[in-house]
Amino acid sequence: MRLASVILDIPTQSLDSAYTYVVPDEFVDAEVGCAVLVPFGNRQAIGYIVELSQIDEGDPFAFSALGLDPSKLRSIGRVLSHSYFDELGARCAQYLSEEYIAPLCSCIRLFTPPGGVPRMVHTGTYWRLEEPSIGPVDDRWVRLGPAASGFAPKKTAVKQKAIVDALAAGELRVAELTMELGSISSVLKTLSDKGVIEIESRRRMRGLCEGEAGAAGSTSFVASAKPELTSGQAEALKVIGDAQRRASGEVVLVDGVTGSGKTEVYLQAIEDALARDEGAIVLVPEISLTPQTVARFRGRFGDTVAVMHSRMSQGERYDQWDLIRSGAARVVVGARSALFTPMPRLGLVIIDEEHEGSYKQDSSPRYNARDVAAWMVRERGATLVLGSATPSIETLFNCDKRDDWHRVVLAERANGKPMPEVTVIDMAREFGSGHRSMFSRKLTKALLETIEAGQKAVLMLNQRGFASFLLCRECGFVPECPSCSTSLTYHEKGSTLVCHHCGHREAVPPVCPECGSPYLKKFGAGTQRVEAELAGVLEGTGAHIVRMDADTTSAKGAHQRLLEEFASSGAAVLLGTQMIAKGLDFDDVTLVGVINADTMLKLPDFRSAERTFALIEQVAGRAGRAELPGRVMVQTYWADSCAIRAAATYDRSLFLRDELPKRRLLKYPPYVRMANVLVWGKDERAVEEAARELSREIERTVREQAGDGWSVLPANPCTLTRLRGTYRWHIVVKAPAGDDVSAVLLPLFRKRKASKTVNVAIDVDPHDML
Ligand SMILES: Nc1ncnc2c1ncn2[C@@H]1O[C@H](COP(=O)(O)OP(=O)(O)OP(=O)(O)O)[C@@H](O)[C@H]1O
Ligand SMILES: [Zn+2]
Ligand SMILES: [Zn+2]
Repeated sequence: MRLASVILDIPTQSLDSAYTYVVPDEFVDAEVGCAVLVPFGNRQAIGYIVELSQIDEGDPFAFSALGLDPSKLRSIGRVLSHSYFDELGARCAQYLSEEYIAPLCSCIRLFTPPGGVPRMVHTGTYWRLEEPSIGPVDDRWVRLGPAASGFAPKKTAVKQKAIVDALAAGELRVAELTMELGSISSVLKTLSDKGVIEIESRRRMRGLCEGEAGAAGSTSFVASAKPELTSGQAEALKVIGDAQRRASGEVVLVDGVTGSGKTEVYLQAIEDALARDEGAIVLVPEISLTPQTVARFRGRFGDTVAVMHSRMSQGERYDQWDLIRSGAARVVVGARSALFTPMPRLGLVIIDEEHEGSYKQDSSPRYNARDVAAWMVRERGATLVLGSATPSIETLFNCDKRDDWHRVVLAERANGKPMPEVTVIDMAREFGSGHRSMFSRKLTKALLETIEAGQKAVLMLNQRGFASFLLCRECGFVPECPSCSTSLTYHEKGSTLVCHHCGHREAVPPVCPECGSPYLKKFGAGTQRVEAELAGVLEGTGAHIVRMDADTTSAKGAHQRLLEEFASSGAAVLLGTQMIAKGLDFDDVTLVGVINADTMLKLPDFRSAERTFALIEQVAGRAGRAELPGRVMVQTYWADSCAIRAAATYDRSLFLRDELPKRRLLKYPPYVRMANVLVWGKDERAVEEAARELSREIERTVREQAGDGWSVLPANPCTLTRLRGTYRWHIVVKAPAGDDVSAVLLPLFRKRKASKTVNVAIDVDPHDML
């Protein structure tokens, strides 16, 4: 008798283990990864098979050995789909659920086709099975048949003649003909019965943008030539090739400055994988998944490239998913979730800009694609390539400490051009000398020179709008927590400063405690205000300003359009938030300005300095990529801060020498692992009480279950205390770097009863602590 372990598609933590069902003999097509309909209690539920086993019915102990009571075993009612994932996919879902303490069914869903799965829907009185609304779509195509040559339509048969004439030039879709000629179904039938035409149904790949159409879609790509590799690139390929041959799940970091040709390394590594009949998954940050990026991959691999990102419709994503599963697409270029597509014989995973926060999902399951990819390649004997000009400290740390992580350095740009020179502008000094504009004199001068020369400038406004802090405009002082070394958040209400890590509170000082200046101001300006001031600075120059922020890029395709607008205008300034730091590759950008390098630096988050360093390096990398030399200007109130000095001199080791001892001392990653437990709800009191209670529970569990070196910080309000009408508290847990955080905390969260008023979520290895 066949038994199946089934994970139910019901999001309750108490249902977080697999249930065993009998697979009736007639269900020969039941496989791991299939959706099935099963009886559950007094209803029907959908589940996914994660394991199949045989049991010998003749053996009286067989069932009890598995802890099963044969009289209570129920059978699968129906197999609803083909297999969506293999055994390893099933294991990966299990791993995700344990590692990130997330409901199993939410992890399983990562592996199912976008929109293409059956669901149970409650009608109000009973549960009804809904088959997928998204699935493959066919187009009907018509072409001339064998009887076409001798065919002469009657004079009155106008439509018959029109159809035959139209097809003389080649086959057409029925939909196109119908658009031209109106209703033609009966005419088509007549013609096809006579053998004058032939009709065929063919799978249609739903509309991606021009140049983005998938495998079997359009073939409008330009083949790109392979350049001669730089020595760094060749070395990187060799290290990747060696890892691929060993097939033991190793990781290679391509640590290459901006413009060093990392993408070319990826392309050639993929080529090697394809030659061995292995598939490749390439993850890029959502924001850099532009038609240009896709075109670079299509240019080399043509139709075998599938694309996956969240701006595509479900139908489009379904089609791409299906192409991958069928083996027609052997390369996927996609955002985070593309990691879970069913690529047969996966040999290579590439994660570009591996330091990017967007690889961490901010809803359950809160996985980090980089860490999951490392797990996945180990299990599959594949290779993971990470690329960045500013690798995360965790990744650098792993390369340093582990034998199966390798690092290859590309120290120079592929075209041999120097990195642009970076000038740091001390805004406190500017202010002190009476210049009150948010554009320093140097930056203003450089902007005007750039425009006059008919070239382009990129200005970045560092913006994390919500968290505000106090800043002394004369000396740059920002009040910090005495015990956490993160900046204190300013609360208008009560005029207080609060540490959102430990709860430390103090009153807003009347004057700057450092220099006595009364100019202690709340910090932060929006892009619109900067745009207005910029327009004043550029008045009369005729320079075109393109603003790119969350507001101007919300519409579909807006991001792309704005970039094209910038590219096509001559002298122009692109003003934008962090989103412009990545992937821009315009030859005539000769000036990059960072208007405020600081907002990020002073966020109450231990990664602030790391992010600031990375952001300046990345944005500096946008200048002088081609013939014209570039320059970079960084405005800051903390010209002395290590992150900024190090970024300005492209000196990562200087930054790390300053940052790592702090991380070690204050117990932050990579020296410890963290978990952030979020508690939120509409009722402020209930949230606070629940958070305090939970923190006691966690403390007890940690004391009883965990080894040495764990700590649980007291429950505290989050930096974003109120979000969308809810109150938010959190509890920070720290554990020694090698410890299994989830193993200790998992049981506690699994047995927690859901509450109507207060929500609880846990974020293991959090990226954002706000
Ligand atoms: N070996 C090579 N010889 C000449 N040009 C090259 C070579 N490799 C790459 N290039 C070119 O150098 C430019 C930068 O390459 P690429 O975009 O791959 O760099 P990158 O390291 O990914 O940069 P970034 O981190 O800034 O995105 C591209 O125009 C690319 O075509
Ligand atoms: Zn001051
Ligand atoms: Zn503190």
